[in-house]
Amino acid sequence: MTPAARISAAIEVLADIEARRRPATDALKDWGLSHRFAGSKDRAAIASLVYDALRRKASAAWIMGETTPRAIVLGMLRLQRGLDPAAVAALCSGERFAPEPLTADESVRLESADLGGAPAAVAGDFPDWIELSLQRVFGEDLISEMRALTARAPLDLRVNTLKVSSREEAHDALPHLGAVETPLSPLGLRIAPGEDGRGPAVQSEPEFRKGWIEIQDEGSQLVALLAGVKPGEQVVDLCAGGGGKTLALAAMMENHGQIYATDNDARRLAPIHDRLARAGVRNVQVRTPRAKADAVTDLDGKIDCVVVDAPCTGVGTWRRNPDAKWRLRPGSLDVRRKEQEAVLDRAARLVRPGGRIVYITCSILPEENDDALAAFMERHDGFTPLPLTKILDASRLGHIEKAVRATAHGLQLTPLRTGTDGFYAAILVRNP
Ligand SMILES: C[S@@+](CC[C@H](N)C(=O)[O-])C[C@H]1O[C@@H](n2cnc3c(N)ncnc32)[C@H](O)[C@@H]1O
Repeated sequence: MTPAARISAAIEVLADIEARRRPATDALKDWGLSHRFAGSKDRAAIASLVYDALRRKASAAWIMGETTPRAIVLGMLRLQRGLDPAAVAALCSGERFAPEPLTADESVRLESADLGGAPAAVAGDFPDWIELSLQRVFGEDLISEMRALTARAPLDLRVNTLKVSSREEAHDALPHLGAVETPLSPLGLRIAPGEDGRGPAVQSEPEFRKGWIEIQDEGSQLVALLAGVKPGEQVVDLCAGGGGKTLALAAMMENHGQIYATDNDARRLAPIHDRLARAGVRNVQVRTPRAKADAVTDLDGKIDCVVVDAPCTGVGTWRRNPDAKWRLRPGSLDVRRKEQEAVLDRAARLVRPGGRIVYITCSILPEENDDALAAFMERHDGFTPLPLTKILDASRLGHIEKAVRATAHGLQLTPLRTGTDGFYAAILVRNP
């Protein structure tokens, strides 16, 4: 397919997403099935155009003065891909499979690409109902922070120190990936996003299959390190899901002590078994819930560190999942907040006096972060947030202090400040 034909296809897919209010993945899959002549490179390029259009949906529509799929794609080519108006015009030749030629108004609008006077939610490309919440966290950095969340994310890897002695060893074994060391996590390697949005097939690498590396955003690596777990400790990973954090915690504990990994959704927990085996982890007991029964009641009051990687809206991962931002609704935030309350209350019963709860989300919304902890401390006496410097000292991450955003009870990582997904972490110590 020609580049122009791919743009026509992206406009078509975007129209389908809008008309049928369906996830981008479904619309892209259907498009592929009904256009079997398109090769994998074409499909990847079209997906990349669609996701870039979703990243800049509000600002692209604003500069073009219209909300049609065509306007959004044209505006995106200008704002996100940096094409000048002549380059966009060349793609829109109106020839076979190419989009119709630009109108005079479209040419003028692409020329000025003017976001002056745009509301914050347009300039920063986010749903307007979360503006006040974001304003509370970011203040005058609101638009720059949110714009950083519209960029494409790199592919980050965590080097598994249970299998390799150093990050260098893994790096040197995989020179063809072109990875560089991540600046903040001592365990991270980073592969820049590809032109067409596709990364290398890391999971096919022999080193991946041997457990030397895991795919994990640098922010996720950092919040796991912030938990500060040590060999010999008793740890519960209460929302273990597929085990991303569990694997990182086990490596920090050098396979000594015990991690109990559980989740209230047995299906989400299922892949953890293969991942633990591949990573050479020996100190994790997986507690799969039976018929919704709590699988860790015997551990109440005994645990040094309860890790709560809480269910959340995932707003901090919009770089990877731009489709999600336009589907976020107040109702889903309310549901997540109730779940957060439930997991925090459960964690409170597990932790021993003097132990700690590590609370993590991949969100930047204060309702799910500081507010959730403030409400928890209202409900439970005897928990104190650990000051930022102590959190960082305990995890030997003092070097990230200037980069992170300190919040009332914890810290916030963001694409703008730390070059990572938007993670929040805080530690509540149970008074002895
Ligand atoms: C952010 S995801 C966990 C990701 C995982 N820790 C990782 O690093 O791969 C949140 C998880 O919380 C689980 N969850 C939601 N409510 C829960 C509850 N009340 N108790 C335990 N887990 C819960 C969800 O099933 C989901 O797997």
